[in-house]
Amino acid sequence: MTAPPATAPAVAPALRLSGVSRTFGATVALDAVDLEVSPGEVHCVLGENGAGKSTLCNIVFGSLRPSSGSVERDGEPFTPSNPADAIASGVTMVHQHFSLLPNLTVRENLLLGRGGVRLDRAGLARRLAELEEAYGLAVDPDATTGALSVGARQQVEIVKALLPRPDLILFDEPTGVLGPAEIAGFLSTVRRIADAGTAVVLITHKLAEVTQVGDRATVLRGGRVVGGGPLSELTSDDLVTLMIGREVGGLDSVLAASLGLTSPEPVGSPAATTGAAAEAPEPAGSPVPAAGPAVLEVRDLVVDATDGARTVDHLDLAVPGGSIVGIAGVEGNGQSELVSVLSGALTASAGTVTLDGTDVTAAGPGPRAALGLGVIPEDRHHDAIVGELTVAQNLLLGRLDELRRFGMLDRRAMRRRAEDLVARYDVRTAGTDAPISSLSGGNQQKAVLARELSLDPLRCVVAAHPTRGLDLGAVDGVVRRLREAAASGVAVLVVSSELSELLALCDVVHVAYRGRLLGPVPTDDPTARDQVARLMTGAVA
Ligand SMILES: Nc1ncnc2c1ncn2[C@@H]1O[C@H](COP(=O)(O)OP(=O)(O)OP(=O)(O)O)[C@@H](O)[C@H]1O
Repeated sequence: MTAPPATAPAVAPALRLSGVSRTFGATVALDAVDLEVSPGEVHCVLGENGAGKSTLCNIVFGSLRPSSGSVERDGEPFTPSNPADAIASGVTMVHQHFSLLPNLTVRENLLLGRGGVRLDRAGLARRLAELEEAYGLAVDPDATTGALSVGARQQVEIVKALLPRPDLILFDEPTGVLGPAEIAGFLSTVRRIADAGTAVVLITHKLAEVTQVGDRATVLRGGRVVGGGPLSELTSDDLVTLMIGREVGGLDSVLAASLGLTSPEPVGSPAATTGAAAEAPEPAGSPVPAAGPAVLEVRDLVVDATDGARTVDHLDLAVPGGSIVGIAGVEGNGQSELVSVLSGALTASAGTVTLDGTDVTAAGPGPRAALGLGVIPEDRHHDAIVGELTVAQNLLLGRLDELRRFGMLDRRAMRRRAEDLVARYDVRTAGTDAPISSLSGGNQQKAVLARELSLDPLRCVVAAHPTRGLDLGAVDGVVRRLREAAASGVAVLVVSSELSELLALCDVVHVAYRGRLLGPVPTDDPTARDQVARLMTGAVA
């Protein structure tokens, strides 16, 4: 599983797919796909939500079998019957969703390794030191995995995929959960992995990542290859046109930002997350935007983690009806905990949360939804859908009482309501009775958005990273709906690590810094980007 010698004659592709198709019932997920990836190449696979990207990776990783066609590795037929088989043959994968067990330590998770890896504690320590040296990937083996930030967990996933020294590694939307600084680090890791001779397949919706790190690209639409080639010969516009099937002129600024096509994000000071040196500064100015009365109000909120660390530190926030308020900041500055408290999933140590003047601090998610609070959590896969239930059940989760007649569930009304949401939010599914787990990752997210934004009444939306993992059309839909909600008087709070997106979407942007909110910065100020960037370092001049 090492790089071929430089003198080797024509090298067989590390991966070759010839005419690979895969159907699920009537759904054609992949349709006669041809694809080649060479050793040392970063091959980006692009396409809309549901285009077949994950299915392709799952076939190569042995989780799925092709319905027809063939897969070769190094010129030999490759038919892994399961992931352990694939790992033993030098193929590993970093999934769209975390595969680590949260209650175990990082070491336990890494030693669990499926197939291929057989390491004892000392061997693991040596290998971790090697990976840190080679790729700058540092993980704390004693940390409890569930207590790690999303970015740190992703780092462990990557380390886990590198442990068996693969010669082909598949990344299925690995940057969806990462902040800008972590994405930059990830891309340089990917380049180093490829430069060491490993073939890399990288799935991403972000064109900036493709142009930055990719050597070649293949674009899928509706399961078919619609184009691609060396990235030296393709522009971002070419790729967008291939992805959506028509030319697009003058992209909306939020769309451009979500594709990573605007100027680079300023990266906050690492000290902001490590809790080093200086005292946390006082929040600058009033945290209340000068708009209508607050629909959502947070006062003097404190959250202490179980290990005693103060993650939210006397935070105040007001979101007026009719406005879109953003929270930017380096991950780990309390924004995730704030969203969890607002959703009712996490109990605050002190402080109050009110919705239209009603104190909901002690209320669970159900009563909050009844008062009109829609929440799109950060980890939608774990916190917002129930994989065993159908699309309809997930779309109507918590609302089944409204659909009872004489105590019985009105199944016809349920189906009608679900079908209406599927159509309005463009959720691509074989039907509302299909298990939600059969939907592509992006379409599962669209279902969560559909449920939360269709609350009646809807008074406030709290959206954490609402465009993550979504394709161009879906981002457009989300942005439109958040704007429509605000225009109809709803208070919208958006937490995101995509500063360009926040600046384009929000009226004002706060910066989360050491458990507090700095700002707000009005986004119509021409220096807004610089002001936010400065606040991200904790400077409040
Ligand atoms: N286990 C399954 N059962 C039924 N249909 C499935 C299953 N897995 C995938 N599909 C369908 O196959 C198609 C391709 O899905 P896939 O997950 O490969 O898309 P994707 O390009 O990775 O999308 P995304 O960007 O949203 O992650 C979709 O229509 C999806 O609903």
